[in-house]
Amino acid sequence: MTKKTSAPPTGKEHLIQQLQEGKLSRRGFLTLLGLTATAVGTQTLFSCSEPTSEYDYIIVGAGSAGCALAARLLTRSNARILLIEAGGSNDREEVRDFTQAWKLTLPDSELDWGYKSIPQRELLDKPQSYSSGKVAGGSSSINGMVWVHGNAGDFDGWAAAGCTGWDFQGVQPSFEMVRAAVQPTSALTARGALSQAMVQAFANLGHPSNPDYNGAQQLGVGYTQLNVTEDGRRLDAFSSLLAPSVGDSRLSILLGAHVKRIALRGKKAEGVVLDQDGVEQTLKASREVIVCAGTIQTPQLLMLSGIGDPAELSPHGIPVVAAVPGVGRNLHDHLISVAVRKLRQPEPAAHTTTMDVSVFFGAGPRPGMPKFQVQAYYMRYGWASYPSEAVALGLINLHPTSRGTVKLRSADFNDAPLIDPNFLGTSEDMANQLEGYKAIRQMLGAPGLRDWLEDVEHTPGPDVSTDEQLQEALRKFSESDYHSVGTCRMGTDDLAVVDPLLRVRDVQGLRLASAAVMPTVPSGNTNAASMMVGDRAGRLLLETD
Ligand SMILES: Cc1cc2nc3c(=O)[nH]c(=O)nc-3n(C[C@H](O)[C@H](O)[C@H](O)COP(=O)(O)OP(=O)(O)OC[C@H]3O[C@@H](n4cnc5c(N)ncnc54)[C@H](O)[C@@H]3O)c2cc1C
Repeated sequence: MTKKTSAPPTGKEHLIQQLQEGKLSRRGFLTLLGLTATAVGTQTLFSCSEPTSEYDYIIVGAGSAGCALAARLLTRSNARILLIEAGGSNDREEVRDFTQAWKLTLPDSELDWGYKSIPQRELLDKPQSYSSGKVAGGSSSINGMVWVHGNAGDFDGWAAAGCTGWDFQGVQPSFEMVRAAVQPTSALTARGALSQAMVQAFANLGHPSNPDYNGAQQLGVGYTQLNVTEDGRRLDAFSSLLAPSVGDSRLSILLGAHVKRIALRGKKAEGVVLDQDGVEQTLKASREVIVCAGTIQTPQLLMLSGIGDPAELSPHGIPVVAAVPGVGRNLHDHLISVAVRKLRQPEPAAHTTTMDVSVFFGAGPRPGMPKFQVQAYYMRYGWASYPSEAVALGLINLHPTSRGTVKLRSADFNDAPLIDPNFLGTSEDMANQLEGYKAIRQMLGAPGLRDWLEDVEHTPGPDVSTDEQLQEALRKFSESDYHSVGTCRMGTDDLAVVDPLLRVRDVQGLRLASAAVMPTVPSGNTNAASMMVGDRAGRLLLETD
């Protein structure tokens, strides 16, 4: 153990601080330390939470996938599981109350890693916010709670590209499991008069009415499903999947612990090296280490451990353990482009920023697959340069062809990596974004919304009409929709990082499970699919348990 100086309050200290400030209940405190209520007694608690033993499985990252993986393992395995999370408790009102979700990605939020991309050439050289949850539940604890599975064709496409077992039929049991846990509902979004007017107005424009875009058909217009209870409480991955396992002696949960690198003996993963409260420790896993650290940190952690493209590792003085050139490549994301009209009268609804209405339209790459998604919502509060008391429509080109990278900035685990999503990097992506953007401007002007919305468009504005002007508007009013995937993609070719069993190439005892392994981004928001990946990873591990 190496004691460092001036460490910020993380881990236990952070939890104690939260407990003392009343931000965390005593039960939440116990829960997050993985202890049973019978272990009450401050000293006991602290010594019990010391990670001194060896585990069978170590899971890095208690996010969407990590929680689903742990929950799946607990259904059938007697193995001792350690779940390690860099962030703290999710037992906080701003996480639980869905109307407060917009606060969670504010610049100073301690629940967000607060990443930024490098300046994006096609977006007026602006860096993009790259929010990512740093808290139990991961990004599912700070996200917009829109629940979309994606399209059967997405997963059939993965299987056709060599990811055997990941076809739609193969992933269905995992989707069913996570859906049962979060019980997505459109009860809240269908409640408002404005939502009802939008659904009707878009249906009148020719979009077929679709009560369940996660059902047999994805195309059409309907109320957005949210992973929120009917009284407005967030059901993130940690709360929905792991809360029932609190006190289970097979599961230990370590918060505030940042994994610095995988502990490797030759090409075999033996555990992890972590930093908690400025103390470095090595924890052993007798069976496997599974990295569930998300799209940005998974490749960073692999590279810091000597697994990656030698050309990326050498400049940072990192010895190459396994040459896996695909690590950090294939970053892609959904870009969302926004058009806004102000409301004539404020809407007296109780909700805030969560999407009310979803429209899937256009012809995607396979039959029945949409090309575009529209997220339509009432904005009570302004956001960036957009006004309050307005309706915003966000256009997503669901199948971008641009690909970017995650690279190391330095060999220091505390340094954020260099994130380059390369938005609008292909002319095809710009052409598609333009086509979809024209469509949402028409939707904003739908006759059925005239009583609700001002005649004059606020964003991009009535003076924007030519394709050239629209392209300029797109550069200005587009941003990441936080659906990044693919930086350690699954496959069988030379640039694949994991095989279809999620095993890292050329390394033993190491698997990955998060949005990072997705070969392509699904047709929609990515939380449900990330949880599906975690559950499926658990099933694959149980087959060899
Ligand atoms: C602001 C925002 C809004 C979004 N809105 C929606 C939405 O409305 N609907 C939707 O479906 N999707 C949405 N998404 C996307 C969705 O939430 C993510 O795709 C999904 O949660 C990713 O899951 P994951 O398991 O890959 O990663 P995460 O859930 O991010 O989990 C990774 C976890 O690993 C931890 N970690 C990382 N590195 C380390 C380390 N070295 N040591 C220890 N722990 C580590 C992180 O702290 C985190 O808890 C949104 C995302 C964001 C950020």
